[in-house]
Amino acid sequence: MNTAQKSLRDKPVARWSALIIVSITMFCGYFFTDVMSPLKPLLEKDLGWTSGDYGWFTSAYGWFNVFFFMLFIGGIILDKVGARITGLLASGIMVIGASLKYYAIANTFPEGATILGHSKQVALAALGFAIFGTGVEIMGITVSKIIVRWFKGYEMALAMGLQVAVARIGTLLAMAAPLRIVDYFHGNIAAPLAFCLVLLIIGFLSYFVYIVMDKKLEASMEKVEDGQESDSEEGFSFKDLKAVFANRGFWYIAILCVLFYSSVFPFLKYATDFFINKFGMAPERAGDLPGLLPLGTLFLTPIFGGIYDKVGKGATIMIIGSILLVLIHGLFAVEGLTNVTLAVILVLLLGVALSLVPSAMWPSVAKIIPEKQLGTAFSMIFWVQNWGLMGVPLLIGVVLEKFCITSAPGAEKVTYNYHIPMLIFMGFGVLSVVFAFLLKNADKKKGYGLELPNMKK
Ligand SMILES: N[C@@H](Cc1c[nH]cn1)C(=O)NCC(=O)O
Repeated sequence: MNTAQKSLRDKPVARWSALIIVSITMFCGYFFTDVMSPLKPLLEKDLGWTSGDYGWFTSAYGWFNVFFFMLFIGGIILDKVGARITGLLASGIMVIGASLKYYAIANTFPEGATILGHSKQVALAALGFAIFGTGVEIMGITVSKIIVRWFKGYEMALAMGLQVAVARIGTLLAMAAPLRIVDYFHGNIAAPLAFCLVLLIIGFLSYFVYIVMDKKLEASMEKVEDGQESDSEEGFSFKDLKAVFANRGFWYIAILCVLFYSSVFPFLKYATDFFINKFGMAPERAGDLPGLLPLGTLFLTPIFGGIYDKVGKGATIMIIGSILLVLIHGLFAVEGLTNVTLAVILVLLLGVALSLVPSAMWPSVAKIIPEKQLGTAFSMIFWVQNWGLMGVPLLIGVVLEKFCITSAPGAEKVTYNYHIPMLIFMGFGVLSVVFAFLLKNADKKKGYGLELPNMKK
């Protein structure tokens, strides 16, 4: 290809710059997604929330995605109007939702004021989180499409892996920073939200830089001969939806996805409280432990992805990751095992599981589903996944409140026995193993090639 035919995406500096910008927006999104998790004990102590309130609020992340089909709608909008407007809309929605959540936590409301059976504060915070959840999930699909646009034919898998890694630094910070920020601001529980809101606004503004780059990319692509480099991906169609629904391998991988993530991300929502209650950790340090989980995945996800690329064994990798989940949550569930070193080892192993399964799962989707149906398939997998991200935190909150309180009624500090919630997480692990085996079996029958390397020799 001569210089005259090159488009902007052929320049490494340009495509990596685009990746950095959109990764910043996703980093801020992941940070805000989990920023309240280490604050659960404080929400109960200072604001009078119950575990049921917390579970209900946390489940709000998936409300609109699940019930209003926002992931499909976001996918259709993305295909119709493109990544520039969709990304701007999505990051704007993130800022609006986060602002409402901040307003709810930063203010006090008249006692007895309730909405849908929850205090006005909990209800408004939940509504804010539901709006935010719509924005961040649509942003996730948009960023995937942006990466394909800039990196197709180049380092696409690496770029996707690095984007997830940067986003997960956001999760890490969300575990480690909030209690320190609260301390720094003399016990102000809304301070971490304000900090994160500022980051989201920076993420929103930085997206304008991406828009400028995208316009330049488009102009440069128009100049390329024969329109070879134009975006030739197909949009959403109901025919594709039917074809994806009829694919048994799709259902196995979608169900594995919801089961697997149901025992990881919802666990993170309760992890700080769990380590305080079961392992007797000091509240101000308890968030550091779950912070180790995303830390390990930063390095391991690309390594396991590389192994899948070169050696194959994708279905086996998903089976191993799922078995690890069962062992980890099973050991967490054992009463009397309260050694902090053991907790550290188990969290690190959970990081290994969270690297193994996604590194094999996402590339495997592309082996099961034809390329023209991939966009539809991804938005449907995220939709199925959101049922778990919505339902499981709610389930755990209700179970904690109904069956697990160990403190005397009216005690200043409510304490919990996490045995049943950990058994529930283990149950999801067991079901993940079953579906990982079903997937491997289907692969043998249908020849998806999940056990084969991704790279051609
Ligand atoms: N759809 C996201 C969900 C999520 C929850 N918290 C952060 N992200 C997702 O599946 N991300 C993939 C991942 O492995 O991080």
